[in-house]
Amino acid sequence: MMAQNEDFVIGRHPALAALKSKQAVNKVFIQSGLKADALKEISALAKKKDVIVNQVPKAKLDLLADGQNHQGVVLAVAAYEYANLDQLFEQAEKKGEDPFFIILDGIEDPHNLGSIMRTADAAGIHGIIIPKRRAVQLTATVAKTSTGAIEYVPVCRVTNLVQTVEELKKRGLWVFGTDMHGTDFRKWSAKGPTALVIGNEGKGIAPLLKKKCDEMLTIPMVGHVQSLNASVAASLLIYQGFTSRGN
Ligand SMILES: C[S@@+](CC[C@H](N)C(=O)[O-])C[C@H]1O[C@@H](n2cnc3c(N)ncnc32)[C@H](O)[C@@H]1O
Repeated sequence: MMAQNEDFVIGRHPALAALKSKQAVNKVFIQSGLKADALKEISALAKKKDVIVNQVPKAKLDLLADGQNHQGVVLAVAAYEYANLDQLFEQAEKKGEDPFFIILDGIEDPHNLGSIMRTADAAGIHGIIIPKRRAVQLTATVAKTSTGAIEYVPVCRVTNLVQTVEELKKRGLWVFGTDMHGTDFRKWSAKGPTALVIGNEGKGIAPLLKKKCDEMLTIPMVGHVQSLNASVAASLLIYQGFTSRGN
């Protein structure tokens, strides 16, 4: 995976160049109400590449551009390249292991994603799957929090997590969800091809995705708070998986 230095591409020419290149673009922000051929071309290119285009007020662009002349457009670009699903499977194959993937259903905090990547690397997870929308992508803050793990844990981003889970199940994986009403995670064995789903910081796992899970797991809690931080829960669960695989 190749590191890039910036999180934002600012201005019309750089935006066009980035969209025409192989660079992974997370989102396009275009100033609402501004009409220009270059902006139309940027929008069309983005849509062709299945990149989300957001019309935003000028004030938002001013903020993103941090004083630079944005000419009505800023791209949020990935700090790192994304993998595809097959590359995640290859990662497991290379090690001669059954796949063990983490699916993140809408993690929004870059520190949580970075921290989950750090644990995932430590426990030999073969890849992380994130959705393209309503979730933090691979940004510089994620990279920093991952303390280098971003270089080693492939991240695949998909349009529809439910469909991806269906595909994973067809390819032989057992999919385990996590919430407050499941089996005690200490009884969980992650032997065999496995995917573990961690939910959004506020909403947890979306109901439709939950329905697709083969089993739900719970970390018992006896205190007063309702749940653990997503990355803390992920760490405990990943390590139960790690241990149950004979490590
Ligand atoms: C902050 S919690 C979300 C809480 C949300 N209100 C709910 O009811 O699911 C974020 C994610 O961390 C994981 N998590 C947190 N505490 C957990 C626990 N005690 N057992 C299992 N998973 C937990 C789950 O994946 C959850 O979706």
